[in-house]
Formats: sequence, C-alpha cells, structure tokens
Amino acid sequence: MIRTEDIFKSFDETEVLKGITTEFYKGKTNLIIGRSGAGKTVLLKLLVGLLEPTSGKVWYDDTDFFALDRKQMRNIRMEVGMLFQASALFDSMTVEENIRFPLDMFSTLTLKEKRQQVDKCLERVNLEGANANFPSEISGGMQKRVGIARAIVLDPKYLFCDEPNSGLDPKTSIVIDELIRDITIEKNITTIINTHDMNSVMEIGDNIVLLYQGKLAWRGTNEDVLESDNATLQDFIFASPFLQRLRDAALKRG
Ligand SMILES: Nc1ncnc2c1ncn2[C@@H]1O[C@H](COP(=O)(O)OP(=O)(O)OP(=O)(O)O)[C@@H](O)[C@H]1O
Repeated sequence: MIRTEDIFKSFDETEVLKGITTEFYKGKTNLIIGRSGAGKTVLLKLLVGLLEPTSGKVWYDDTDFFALDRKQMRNIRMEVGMLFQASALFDSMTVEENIRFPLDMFSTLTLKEKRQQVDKCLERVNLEGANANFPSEISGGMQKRVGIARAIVLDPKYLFCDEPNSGLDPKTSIVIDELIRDITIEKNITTIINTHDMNSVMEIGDNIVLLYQGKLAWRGTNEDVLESDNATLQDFIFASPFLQRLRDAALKRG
C-alpha cells in the first residue's frame, strides 16, 4: 500500500497540491483522475520521488519515503515499475534490449538469465518472439505492451502508469487496461494510474482518487461512481451530453 499524508506542493508562490491525504491499495488498480491542471502528474511525480513535497508524507507500506537516505530511496525505487506516457522506449534499441534495460542497470543476473526474464515478460504481455523488432516496427498498442514488460521486468511491488491509454484506440485501450489489471492481481502489486480515460474509470477503477484544483474532491470505486451525488465527480465524469444520456439510461434501468 502507498499512503499520502497531508501533502502540500508549491512551485514558487503557486500552491498546486493542497493537503492530499489518501491511500492506494495493494492488489488493486488505483486511479488518479481529474481535469487538466488538477495536479495529477505532480502527485504521481511526488509518489515516485521525482518531486519532493513542500510538506506532508508519502508512506510505502510502513516506510516514510522522504525520511530515507539516498541509498534507501534507491532500494525502494528498485521495487517500482514505471510505464511512461507514449511508452518512452529507446528507438535505437530492440524490444529485447528495451525490456532488458532495467536488468542491465540494476540486476546482477547473467545475460542468459536476463534473456529468460525478458522472454517471460514478453510472454506475459502476449508478445513472445518480438525480441528483435525495433519500436518503429511495431504498433502503438504493442509499444505499450513492451513498456509494460519493461515496467515489470524487475518484479516490482509498485507499478506507476502515466496515461497508459494516450494515443490508443478504444479497443486497444481496453486490452492494455485489462493487462495492467490482470498483472496487478496476479502479482498482488500496488498499481497507480494517472488517467483521463472514462472507460478505464468504469472498467478498472478499484480505487479512484479525484483531484480538483489540487484538492482531493472524491474517493471511491467504479461502482460508487454512478450513484455518487458528488457534484465535482459528476461534472468530471459526465462532462459530455452523450455520457449524461448514458448515465440517465443506466439509472432508469436500475
Ligand atoms: N515544475 C513546475 N513548476 C511550476 N508549476 C508547475 C510545475 N509542474 C506543474 N506545475 C503546475 O501545477 C499544476 C498542475 O499540473 P499537473 O501537470 O500536475 O496537472 P495534471 O492534472 O497532470 O494535468 P494534465 O491532465 O493536463 O496532465 C499546473 O498548473 C502546472 O502548471
């Protein structure tokens, strides 16, 4: 589990996060949602230690993350997998080299063991045999799957995904969401996803954290979304008339 305790973050005079206290659960897909500028990326960067809070704490299970020294922080970071926006693969490296990269950086495995681990991860994301391809030779959805394979290659306890569906069509987005959710359950890891995707909210939102102007506006599950009367949540989720009609029809059906 990851927990934030009264997190404030300012840049110069501007307060971007204003007292965020929340929890992200193990074995669950935890989503951070909110309008553009709400503070989602800043919160995600804080959670992985790319930014420091102005005040407040981030707990990784029983560990106060920002109270750690550099070496201890590095140890926690090795337990973190990251799936970046736009996959962030290295264009000049093959799929195998991309996935092997964290192993080359952080593990003491032999080349043969690393290759076995890469193959295991490729198989898990249904890309067995794609080792020798370059990112430019595969589709955007496949690139995301390579990104996921790279994010899990060190067997992380925590998985962070920044907008995993950006640039993908709706069907491919569902495949990626389901893959992330299944891996989260199988490995019993704490997964945190920063997203705008309403389909993700409804399909894999085990624990949804809604930010509004830097504050925690609502927290609940996908099942709670339809029934909540929280005005900020309803404004955000059902922003379009089309979705409002869908909600009304769903409520009528009971
Ligand atoms: N390094 C920085 N210096 C100054 N202001 C920043 C910095 N990083 C973020 N901000 C400000 O913090 C606010 C929240 O930004 P953030 O990127 O977290 O929003 P977001 O919810 O992720 O939006 P989006 O959905 O568009 O990515 C914005 O007003 C942004 O300008």
